[in-house]
This record gives sequence, C-alpha cells and structure tokens, in this order.
Amino acid sequence: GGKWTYNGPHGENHWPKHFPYCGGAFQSPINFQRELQRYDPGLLPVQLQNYNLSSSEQLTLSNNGHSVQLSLSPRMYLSGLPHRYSAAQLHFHWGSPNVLAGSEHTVNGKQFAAEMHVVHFNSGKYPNITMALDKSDGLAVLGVLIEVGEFNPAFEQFLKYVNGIKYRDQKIQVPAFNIRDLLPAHLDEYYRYDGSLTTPPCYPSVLWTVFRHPVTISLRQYLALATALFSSHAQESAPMPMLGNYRKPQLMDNRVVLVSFQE
Ligand SMILES: NS(=O)(=O)c1c(F)c(F)c(S(=O)(=O)CCO)c(N[C@H]2CCCc3ccccc32)c1F
Ligand SMILES: [Zn+2]
Repeated sequence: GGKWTYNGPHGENHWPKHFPYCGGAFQSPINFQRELQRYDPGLLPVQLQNYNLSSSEQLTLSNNGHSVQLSLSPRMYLSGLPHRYSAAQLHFHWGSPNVLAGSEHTVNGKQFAAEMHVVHFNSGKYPNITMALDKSDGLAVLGVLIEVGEFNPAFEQFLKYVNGIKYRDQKIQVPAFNIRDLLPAHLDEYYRYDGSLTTPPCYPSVLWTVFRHPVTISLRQYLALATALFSSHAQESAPMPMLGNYRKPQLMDNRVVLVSFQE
C-alpha cells in the first residue's frame, strides 16, 4: 500500500484516499466513556498461553517506520475466545518528549502517555496473518495503556536495544523473555469491542481487548521510546523523528463497549 504518516499531507485525514476502509465503519481507536459501556458477566479473564518465552529463544526487534515492533513466537496464543488467536507481534504508540500523551484509546477523554498492542491472528481459521488481516474474525489485539511513573524492568528487556534500530527498516535479534511481564497484573478487567486496525489499511477485522489497568514505565524509559527512533531511513538527509504515532479516537457509530467489570 501507499505511503502514509501520522501528520502532514499523508496524515490520518488523508488515509481514506488510498485506504478506503480508513473512512469506513467500525474504526479504532475509540474513547471509552461510561455512558456507552455495558457490563457483561460472560467476559472471562483473558488467558495467555506460552507467553513465558525462554531467553534461549530470540525475537526480532525492528523499526518499521511507523512503530517499534517486536516479533512474537507463534507458540504464544490466546485462549478463551471463540477461536485460538496466535501471537504475531507487539508494537507501541506514544506522544513526544514534552507531551506525555500518545495512547490511541482514551478513557473518559483521558489520553495516556503511550499504549502497547499485542497483535494476534485467528490461527484456528486462517493459515497466517496475511490471510486473516481483512477477515471480520481475523485479528485479536490486546491493548495496554501506559502511564509514566515507576521504572518497569520488563520494558527494559527490549528498550535497552532501541538505539540499535534508530532508523526505518533496521532490525536486530534480542533474547526472548516473559511477555506476560509487559501486561498488567490483573487481566480480568478490560474493555471489549469490535474495531479495526488503527493504521492503514484500517481493516475492520479486530476484536479489541483493552485492559482497564495501565502499566507504568519511568520517565527515562518513556523518553527512550520517544527520542530514540526515526521514521526515516539512516541515509536520508532529513531525519524524521518518530513522534505522535497515534490515531485519534474514531466515531462509535452504533457500537457498544462491553466491560468485564462493574464500577
Ligand atoms: N494498532 S494496530 O492496528 O494493532 C497496528 C499498528 F498500529 C501497526 F503500526 C502495525 S505495523 O507495526 O505492522 C505498521 C503498519 O501496519 C500493525 N500491524 C499489523 C497490521 C498490518 C499488517 C501486519 C502484518 C503482520 C503483523 C501485524 C500486522 C497493527 F496491527
Ligand atoms: Zn497499534
């Protein structure tokens, strides 16, 4: 697909010109507001299988020009959903060094400093993520809201390598670790809704699960994320810092957000 950015002439308001789904229904992210939520006691805790990877395994940490992404082992999967969803990659969205607001989902209008997404595809029905990308039951993404506060040792296990992938299309191998440690302690409280990829091609193919409880990283860790990366290639004369890589909240249309918790 064509080139797209988060700002300027190829920014999100221009996405629908080349990526029609971006102007369609069921788009993500959204703002979670109390009035449009419904408690569903049937929403069980999310079950993570094989997330505790061994450090003898290696993962690919890469700069794809839009985010920093970590490849994940296909042995990792989610159970408790209508089908088995196997892990593909995780990536982040953040603000800028002096504006600590860069999450995609917002809660009662509050934007968090950053947000992590763990992307899974329906491996029960489709052979790979490419075949699942545009199917209504194709993807399941876990969203984790990130606040600046206490230092987070789990995030250090990949943040310490970001200076090796400063420029677009750079990638390195890093030792695997327990991906569960990147998620909040309690996985039983979350928002659940039908939405889309938040980047082009914006396919409405994502079952979203955004955990109610944020995780914290230190200001130093946030600044590492917000100052280390460029969306441009190493040899480009005008380096483009990778900042504010988040899409704004989209129209709800007539969607209701289910929640697994009661006030
Ligand atoms: N917020 S989001 O919707 O979860 C989301 C992103 F924001 C995001 F930047 C990415 S990306 O890093 O691949 C950069 C551009 O697509 C993805 N990738 C997904 C969808 C696109 C194709 C693909 C292929 C293999 C594995 C994952 C993915 C993404 F799903
Ligand atoms: Zn994302």
